[in-house]
Amino acid sequence: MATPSKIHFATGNKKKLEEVNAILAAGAELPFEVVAAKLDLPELQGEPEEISKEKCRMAAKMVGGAVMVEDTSLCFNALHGLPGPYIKWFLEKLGHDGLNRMLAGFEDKSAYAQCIFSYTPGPDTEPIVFVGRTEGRIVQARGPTDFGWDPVFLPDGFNETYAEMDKTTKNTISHRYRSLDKLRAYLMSHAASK
Ligand SMILES: O=c1[nH]c(=O)c2ncn([C@@H]3O[C@H](COP(=O)(O)OP(=O)(O)OP(=O)(O)O)[C@@H](O)[C@H]3O)c2[nH]1
Ligand SMILES: [Mg+2]
Repeated sequence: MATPSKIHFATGNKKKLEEVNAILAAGAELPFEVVAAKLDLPELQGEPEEISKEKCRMAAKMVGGAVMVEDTSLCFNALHGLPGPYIKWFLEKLGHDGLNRMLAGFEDKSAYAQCIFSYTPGPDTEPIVFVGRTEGRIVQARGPTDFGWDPVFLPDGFNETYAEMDKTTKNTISHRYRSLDKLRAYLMSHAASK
């Protein structure tokens, strides 16, 4: 289906919205407008791609139009991908230090940040999923603490954690950038072939 002129980004997270706007603003001009929809959606459980699709279906029903949603996981390799989509609660209950301590018994501190965007042009269409991943490792917290687990994630190839690096750098290598870039390409190509 052709890309509509207005897409709702359903999220309750202000920092995500800021980054999404910055990433989209840094690219070519868009043939569609992204508007924020602050919906109170349940935190579903299951496999990340299924969680994301279901969240997208629910949001599309609520707004009655085109929707994109985003879910972020932080996956520790030593723990076979956990906390994954449950990172929100692990962070809330354990803090940055607790996340480090979860890996105390393991030599392998590697982790990846994963972002999944799901998009649907409307409530009657099956959502499409776009996955982006950034590999790194878990370190003692460094840098500003205004966004989630940014201070404990050191992306591969960098000496600064997500929190320490400037926003422009994070927004060109992040899990969020990588999945949003795929969604943007999809939307642009469908807008062109209208
Ligand atoms: O340091 C961070 N750098 C990031 O780039 C990032 N992206 C998400 N998060 C946090 O990870 C959990 C994901 O849960 P989540 O995807 O369900 O988000 P959310 O519930 O806050 O928003 P939403 O579901 O309404 O969109 C939440 O605790 C988010 O604050 C991040 N932390
Ligand atoms: Mg959420």
